[in-house]
Amino acid sequence: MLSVSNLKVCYGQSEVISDLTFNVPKNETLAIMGRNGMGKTTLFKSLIGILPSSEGVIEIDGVDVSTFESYQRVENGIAYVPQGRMIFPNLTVKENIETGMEVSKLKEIPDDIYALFPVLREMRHRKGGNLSGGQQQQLAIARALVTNPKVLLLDEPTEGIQPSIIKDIARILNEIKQLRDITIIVSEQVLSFTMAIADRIIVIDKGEFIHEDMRDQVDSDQIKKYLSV
Ligand SMILES: Nc1ncnc2c1ncn2[C@@H]1O[C@H](COP(=O)(O)OP(=O)(O)OP(=O)(O)O)[C@@H](O)[C@H]1O
Repeated sequence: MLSVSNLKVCYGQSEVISDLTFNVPKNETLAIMGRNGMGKTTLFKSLIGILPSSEGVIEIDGVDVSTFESYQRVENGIAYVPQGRMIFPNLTVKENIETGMEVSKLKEIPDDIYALFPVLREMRHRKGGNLSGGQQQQLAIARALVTNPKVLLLDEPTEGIQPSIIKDIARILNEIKQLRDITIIVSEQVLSFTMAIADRIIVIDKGEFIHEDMRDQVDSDQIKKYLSV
């Protein structure tokens, strides 16, 4: 579903991702884990097209989107839940979700969105900025989902969120996977969360993938070591 070959991403002269190649099939949840500054956000921003890549090919469902603007990539089926959520604090919950709907041409927020996130229905007339961190995270996921993505990217969705709500986010992501034909890619530092959702875990270090495990064979001690060095 998502295929990335020889991706290179730089900030000026500084090369953060040098030559990354990976595939994520349909219906897989992939977790990309790494410490701060290892390139997770840079990778996600380049996939969604906020950051230009210097080299490489990004394909969504066989379509080469490497030269596309972000909105065209979204139209082609990739959606992004950014780190820090970045919801619109002065828009209501409903209006926040509606900002994602232009792409999918939906007229009304579908019931399945409110079924996944009942709290968003309750709070639909509240300003996004008045929601808790966990509720804002749900809102950011809902806003991404109404674009009907084939590939959903979530950058550190547990950051700043309390443990009980982290469990809710894991449950919701697993439900989304059950309900839709979707590929989910999440960047994370919390292993217990990725163990609850991921089929495959990859460790990124200085822009390179240095370790990979299927969930059934995860070497948690090794991964914890990579995350704590
Ligand atoms: N705008 C920028 N200009 C220059 N260098 C940057 C910029 N943004 C990030 N970097 C550098 O790129 C590298 C990767 O950063 P990135 O934010 O992608 O890491 P990360 O794994 O997402 O970490 P975090 O969890 O802290 O967001 C770091 O060395 C960082 O200093």
